[in-house]
Amino acid sequence: MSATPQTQQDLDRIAGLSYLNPAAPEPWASFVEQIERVRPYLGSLERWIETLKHPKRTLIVDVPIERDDGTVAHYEGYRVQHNLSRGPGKGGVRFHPDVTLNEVMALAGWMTIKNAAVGLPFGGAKGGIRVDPGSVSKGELQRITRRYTSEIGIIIGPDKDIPAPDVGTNAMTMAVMMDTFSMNRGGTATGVVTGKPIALGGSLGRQEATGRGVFITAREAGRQMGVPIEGARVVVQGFGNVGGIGARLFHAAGARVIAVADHTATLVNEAGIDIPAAMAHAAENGGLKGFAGASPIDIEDFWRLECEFLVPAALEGQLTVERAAGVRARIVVEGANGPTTPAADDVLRERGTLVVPDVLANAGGVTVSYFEWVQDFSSFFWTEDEINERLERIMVGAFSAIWKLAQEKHVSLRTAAFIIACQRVLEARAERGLYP
Ligand SMILES: NC(=O)C1=CN([C@@H]2O[C@H](COP(=O)(O)OP(=O)(O)OC[C@H]3O[C@@H](n4cnc5c(N)ncnc54)[C@H](O)[C@@H]3O)[C@@H](O)[C@H]2O)C=CC1
Ligand SMILES: O=C(O)CCC(=O)C(=O)O
Repeated sequence: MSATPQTQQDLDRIAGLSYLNPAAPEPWASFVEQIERVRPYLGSLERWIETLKHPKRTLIVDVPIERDDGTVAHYEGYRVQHNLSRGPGKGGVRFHPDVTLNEVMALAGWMTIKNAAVGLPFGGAKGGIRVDPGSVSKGELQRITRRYTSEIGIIIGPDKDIPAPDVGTNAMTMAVMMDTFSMNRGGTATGVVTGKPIALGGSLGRQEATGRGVFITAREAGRQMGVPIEGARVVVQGFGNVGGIGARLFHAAGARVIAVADHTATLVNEAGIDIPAAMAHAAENGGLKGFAGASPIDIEDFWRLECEFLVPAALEGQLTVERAAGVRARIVVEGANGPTTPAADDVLRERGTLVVPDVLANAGGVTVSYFEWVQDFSSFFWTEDEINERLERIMVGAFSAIWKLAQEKHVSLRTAAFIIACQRVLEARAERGLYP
């Protein structure tokens, strides 16, 4: 039997071993720092702030599959339910070779804040598998997805935790997850995941929703700053679901997308890139590499391009202090989760660059996921116009509340969004009380 820790030294040693170690690496450390920044604004709710630094439930699963060549491979998977105070967990599933528990914890935390900031009745969750989906066959990927779903099946469900697509996953992944969960349960459960194909209870507008939300919040920020979309120069990092569709909407609204980047290429064309052509090229070739309508540019020069809107829509930690110091954008609109470190946030603020934070800018996806979940429960489906109108209303309303608070308190939009969200989450937490 192990002894009860007695000394500060014991306690420090144990804290150092914990996955909540305050010296934990990025991006969880960034999330914790963002939470700390709202402490002075929480009043009596401050008593509960530690809740947000302790994910409620953290599941690590082994995902073994038989590969096509008959060998057995093991992948590490995660599902983290960061907070469930306001409703079931909600958040995507990432398939990427760099996925770690630390990353999934941070992504789950940002989901808690995002869902509360825009007023959705969900807690925050996220999942992932450390796998490069491009390195396995279609059959292997399906076996990985099925085994992962079965392993996390003990904690997900339409009223418990509802996954959705994120980096490296899509509607097909969700179809396989829905089918596996339903088979294990012995009854079709469309509401267990969102972002599904339409034929399986998916929602019109979900695929476009995150990019659409990025565009709406950029437009609103532009209105406040006197920067119209029409004629604006736009730079977009990440050319997948969020960056690609976001770029297309900017392009369609008369903006000039002058640079785009993905994991295969970083390209510039000051005259404006033909975004539909670039998207067609990326779809056909697995990336932007080889697209003839723009020229390669060094990634560090990419961040320094003069523009009105800079949209990081790839991965976390891209806008570092060093890069932020060279940014020449009027407005940064975070399509990705966690693209700007807290220290880089400060640099951008000092330089007068407005940052529309991820927990607001990319909330369009989870908002339409909420619509999908509601439609699945009622088995009554809405038109695309109804969905886009409701999305517009929620995004504009959330932007305006966050903008107003930021002006009142003289804080960044990120801190204002976190204040609103933390108040909602911690008020729910306090109302629920402690058990026993
Ligand atoms: N799909 C969704 O509905 C939502 C996604 N997000 C966030 O948006 C970001 C992008 O997600 P998706 O577009 O869904 O993923 P995706 O898998 O569709 O696309 C990811 C894109 O990022 C690019 N990329 C990856 N590593 C890169 C690197 N080192 N440098 C430049 N580009 C790189 C890829 O080439 C690809 O174009 C992630 O941070 C995700 O968490 C946020 C809200 C919702
Ligand atoms: O649609 C959802 O449920 C979650 C999307 C997501 O993972 C995100 O907003 O980061």
